[in-house]
This record gives sequence, structure tokens and C-alpha cells, in this order.
Amino acid sequence: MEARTDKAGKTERRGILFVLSSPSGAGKTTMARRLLAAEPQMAVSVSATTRAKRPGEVDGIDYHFRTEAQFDRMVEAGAFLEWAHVFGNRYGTPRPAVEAALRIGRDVLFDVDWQGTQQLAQSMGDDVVSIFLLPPTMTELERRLRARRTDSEEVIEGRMARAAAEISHWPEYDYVLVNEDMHDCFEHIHTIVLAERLRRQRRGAWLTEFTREMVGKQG
Ligand SMILES: Nc1ncnc2c1ncn2[C@@H]1O[C@H](COP(=O)(O)OP(=O)(O)OP(=O)(O)O)[C@@H](O)[C@H]1O
Ligand SMILES: Nc1nc2c(ncn2[C@@H]2O[C@H](COP(=O)(O)O)[C@@H](O)[C@H]2O)c(=O)[nH]1
Repeated sequence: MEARTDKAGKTERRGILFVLSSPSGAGKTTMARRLLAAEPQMAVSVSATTRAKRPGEVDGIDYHFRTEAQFDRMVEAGAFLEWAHVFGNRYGTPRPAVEAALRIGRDVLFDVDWQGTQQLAQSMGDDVVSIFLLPPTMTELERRLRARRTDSEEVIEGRMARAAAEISHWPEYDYVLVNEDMHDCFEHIHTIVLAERLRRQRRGAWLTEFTREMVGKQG
């Protein structure tokens, strides 16, 4: 849905921050790609990270790959909406791109961990809609991490060791989905996006003008 404007050219509603979190390997990236294909108007927040590039990853598309010193400078300059230590590396959400999208009423999709979700919810309040993805089983989670063939045995073991702690944060999210069947999970995420956009509270100014005009034209 494109950002609609009222007669004064104001956007119908503010952009929504849709946050996807899960234990590593449960399917956030997969679902994000599908959602962006279905919703080309949605912006994606490209995080900065100090972790090494995986095969096939592209700087500026998958992540902004930064050195520790570069990341430090971004933190000092207040360039992040949120940042956190995850799996021994640092990850952060660059502020300018997100703020520019929200200003023109574009929704933004985030793939961040529970720490990032907490920080975004604190600073952006009800504009954040958070979705937590669970794997169907821990065995299947491990199978997916291995099937992806992007991480070493050591990295996979580290991510599995952190999975239970990640999963313990599920009650902090607005929606919790089990990603068993890819198609079903995507349909549920898309339904959440469409419904959240239609919430009355998000469309107050436009609806007020629309109904006022409608009633004014009566008779
Ligand atoms: N429903 C599903 N059924 C089977 N395989 C799936 C499903 N969803 C995702 N996968 C596969 O699981 C692997 C991990 O998925 P993905 O990379 O999207 O996880 P992630 O949560 O983004 O992980 P990370 O946090 O490490 O970036 C991929 O190979 C993906 O194709
Ligand atoms: N708090 C933040 N967490 C982030 C951000 N970008 C990614 N992440 C999370 O890191 C892990 C690992 O990701 P991977 O790509 O190395 O597998 C995963 O849980 C992501 O959600 C961020 O900007 N802030």
C-alpha cells in the first residue's frame, strides 16, 4: 500500500516499524525477502555489523560491513537507533535511512534481535509491531542452520547454544508464529502487516477529515 495523502499533502498515517526476531536460523531472512517481494513499497533497514561477510553477502545490501573502529565512531556520533552485541559481534540500525522512510509514511522492516526490539519499542512506542518466529523444533532449527551452509561448525554450535535464551523472549512480542510451513508462515506475516496498517489509531487524522467531509456533504 502506497502512503496516501490528505488534501494538505500530509501522509494518511505514519510509517510502521515491523520487527522480525527469532533464534538464528528460524527463518527471518527468508520471510523478510518474501515480504519485500510482496510489498515493494516497504523499506528495509540495512543494519551495520562488525561480523565477517558470509559467502554471497553484499555490502550495503545484506549489511553495512564495518570495522570495530568504524562501528565505534558510529556509536559515538549517535548514528544508531539501536545497537547490541550479538554472538560476539556488534549490530546496529543506522538512524538516517529509517527516519527518512518514516517521515514520508513508508513502513520499514527490521531483522533485529530481542535487544534491538526492546530499544526500538522504547524509542518508537506504538509505531513498532514486533513478530517473533519460532522453529517447529530445536532439531529442525539445527537442521536449517546446517542446510544453509553459511556457517562453520563452531558458529552453528554457538548459535544453537544461544537459541534457548533467544526463545525465552517470545512473551515480549506482539505476535508469535511457528515457522513450520514457509507458505503458511509468510501468509500469517502478510496478514499481520495488512491488518496493522488498517488500525484506526494509525489513521486518525485522515479518517477524521474523511468523515468530517462526508457528513458535511450530507443533504
Ligand atoms: N519453513 C521453513 N521450512 C524449511 N526451511 C526453512 C523454512 N524457513 C526457512 N528455512 C531455511 O532455513 C535456513 C535458515 O533461514 P534464514 O537464513 O532465513 O534464518 P534467519 O532467522 O534469518 O537466520 P539468522 O538469524 O542467522 O540470519 C535457510 O536455509 C532457509 O531457506
Ligand atoms: N540488535 C540488533 N540485532 C541485529 C541487527 N541486525 C541483525 N541483528 C541480529 O543479529 C543476529 C545474527 O544475524 P546474522 O545475520 O549474523 O545471522 C540475528 O538475530 C539478527 O536478528 C541490528 O541492527 N540490531
